[in-house]
Amino acid sequence: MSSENTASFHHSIFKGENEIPEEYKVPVIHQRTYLLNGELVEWKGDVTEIYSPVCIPTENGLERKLLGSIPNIGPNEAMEVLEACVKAYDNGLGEWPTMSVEGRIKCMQKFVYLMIQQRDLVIRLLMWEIGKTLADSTKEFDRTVDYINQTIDALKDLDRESSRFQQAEGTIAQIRRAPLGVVLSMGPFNYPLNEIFTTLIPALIMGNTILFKLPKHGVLAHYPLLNAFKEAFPKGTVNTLYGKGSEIITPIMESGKVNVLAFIGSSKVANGLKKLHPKVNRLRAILSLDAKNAAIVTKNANLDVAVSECILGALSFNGQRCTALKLIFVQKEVALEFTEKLSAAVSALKAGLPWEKDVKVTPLPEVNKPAYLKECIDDALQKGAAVLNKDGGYTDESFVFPAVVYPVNSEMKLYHEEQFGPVIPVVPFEDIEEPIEYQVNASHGMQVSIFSEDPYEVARLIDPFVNLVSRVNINCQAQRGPDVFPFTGRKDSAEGTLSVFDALRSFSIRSLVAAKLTDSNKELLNTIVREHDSNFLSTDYIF
Ligand SMILES: O=C[C@H](O)COP(=O)(O)O
Repeated sequence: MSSENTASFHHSIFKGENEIPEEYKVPVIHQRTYLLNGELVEWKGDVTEIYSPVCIPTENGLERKLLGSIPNIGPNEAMEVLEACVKAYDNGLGEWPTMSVEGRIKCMQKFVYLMIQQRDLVIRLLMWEIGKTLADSTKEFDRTVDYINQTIDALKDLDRESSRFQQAEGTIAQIRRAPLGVVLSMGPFNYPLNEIFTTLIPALIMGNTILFKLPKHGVLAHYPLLNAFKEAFPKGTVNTLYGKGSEIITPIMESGKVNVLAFIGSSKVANGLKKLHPKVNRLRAILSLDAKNAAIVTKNANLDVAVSECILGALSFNGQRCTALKLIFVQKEVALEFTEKLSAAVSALKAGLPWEKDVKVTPLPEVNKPAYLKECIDDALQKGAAVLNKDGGYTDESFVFPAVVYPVNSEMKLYHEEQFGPVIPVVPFEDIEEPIEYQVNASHGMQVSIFSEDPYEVARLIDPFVNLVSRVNINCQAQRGPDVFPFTGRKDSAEGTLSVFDALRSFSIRSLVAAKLTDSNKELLNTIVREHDSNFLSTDYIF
């Protein structure tokens, strides 16, 4: 961090509202509507104020800037929202679950068209609400649009595949994909648009109806899209919830009317939600949860590659990613050289406001996060570690400059807890069995990154880790993308699998149409396939 902002990040960086370029300003949004049964219903009750992680220096110290407010709906209204979803699904007989694949795709295309009209405002709101840089906010929006378009193409393929007849033991069957019912979709603040849409969009396009609980940070970024949901889909298909999770989600889960829980967040919350359902065996859960992904830098690594990838992996969006690298093991022979290079590179990162050029370090939306990270760093310092980089761990109201902490060991919080923030704990190791042991004992198992130029060493490490996590990265950071690749995890890290293709399967059930293999049945089924409402069939799929 440059010397000018060591005294106080916000006091020196934030020069005043008048200094903010016009194109990055946002209006204050006092949202007073929620989407219920195809209508934007007026809310006159309690509201929750939404603040930015970007603080304004005032006479009383730093204050988070007020961005607007949202409805704080109560349990009764939440149950109305649930009932709208249940009614629109209508035991699978509603307009949406019975609509043709082609019809559902047309609605989704209309949604994408309307969504793109809001691109600029959504990107600006992401920067202000969650402190994501301009480059990353833009990427999040565009990646989400790409994801929806890829989902549409994948559904066409799936529809062709499900229309194909299979024969076995004198029986012919068409294995269709059918919806599951009411999906409760809840996601995190770090990708309020992208992560939520990676469950909501496939769930929706498969014919389910959606109950959509907006995250606390990133909620206003969805405001410009409410109308697109209203205009693009039949009434009751998508309904929104705003308010305190404990008050509104508890009765919804206890009603037993949610068929699928699509949740991205902590495993503790996910387990609590599942337990509320009276018939948990009837609940499908698609979950993406805890992860403390390790990097392993061996003595055979290219250290420059390892440093740049570890910085990307550990500090993109200030380390607030489930896929972030949250613990780095380095072999003792190269530990000094690696930590020196890492500290120098981290110290050179530019801190600033999200829209500023080349900025990589920005304020954090979670109010308690700076204090929590300080506590983790202090715990490590008391137990013998040091912060290696200049300004590492510097904190103000909503800002923490990244800290490289070394040497970390298993006695320290930073070894076990998912810090979800800009702190890089580095653990020296002698024997390669040590990082393997870490992963064996961990309660999670999402990703690992191995850094080594020795193919025999890499091959020896791939085998155990493939069985311990769900993705092994070689000489690169951990990440979810490309979105066509499966995204899942072991132990407390996930349940079910997401990806453009997998998500369509996760939010549907295979439902057979079967008949005896006779000439008359062949004729009958050929006619049905020809008359099938999908436009994506080709005659290859007919006998
Ligand atoms: O927070 C978890 C996200 O799915 C991470 O996605 P990403 O690896 O593309 O940043």
